[in-house]
Amino acid sequence: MAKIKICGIKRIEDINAINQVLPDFIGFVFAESKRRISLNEAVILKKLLNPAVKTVGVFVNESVNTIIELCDLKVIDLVQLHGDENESYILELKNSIKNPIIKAIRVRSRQDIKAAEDLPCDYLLLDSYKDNAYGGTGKTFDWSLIPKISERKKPFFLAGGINRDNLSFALSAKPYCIDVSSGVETDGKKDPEKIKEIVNLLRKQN
Ligand SMILES: O=C(O)c1ccccc1N[C@@H]1O[C@H](COP(=O)(O)O)[C@@H](O)[C@H]1O
Repeated sequence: MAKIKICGIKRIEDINAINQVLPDFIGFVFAESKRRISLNEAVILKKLLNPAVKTVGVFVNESVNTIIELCDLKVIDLVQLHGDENESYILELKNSIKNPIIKAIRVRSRQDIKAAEDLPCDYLLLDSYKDNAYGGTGKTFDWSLIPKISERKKPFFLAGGINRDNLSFALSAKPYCIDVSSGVETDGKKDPEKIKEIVNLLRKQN
């Protein structure tokens, strides 16, 4: 059964909506973004969150020491690297923390996925490519580029423009986890009804 992550959680209202439906993961964005939150905000939100929900810290080309600090403070359970982090960066981080590492790839070709499969991370995250944006674009990519289960070396999160209307198609790619951000927003803010709807839809279709 595919898991679900709701990314870009910023406000106490968002946490209240999350606690009602308990997705598997939520994402706190610590990168440059309209969804960025500070460490202090993340600490407050984490305290209010039902502990059944794991937190993922989303970073873009962040210093390894900052990520280690957030892991030590137990603000985040998993680390999502959404920038240009290379193999030696990931290895250095892996040797310093126990938290699982997700490496995001912005997919333009099958080769982009192949080239990432042997990176020393626990999961890949397949997202759309857009010039001048690392993530949170609300844009889908060509899901026919995703390798069949028998050809995969790692479980992957599927991201990029997923919403209630394309969820069923996204699930047919058999991801480990569906990752949603823009698709559960209205006027740039997380929408509690859309969060409830997509989590419930995923559970029905799985
Ligand atoms: O959400 C952001 O603003 C963001 C900024 C920088 C890097 C990653 C970001 N979010 C990640 O983008 C994908 C797809 O989001 P969407 O559903 O297309 O809006 C998701 O993995 C978020 O974690």
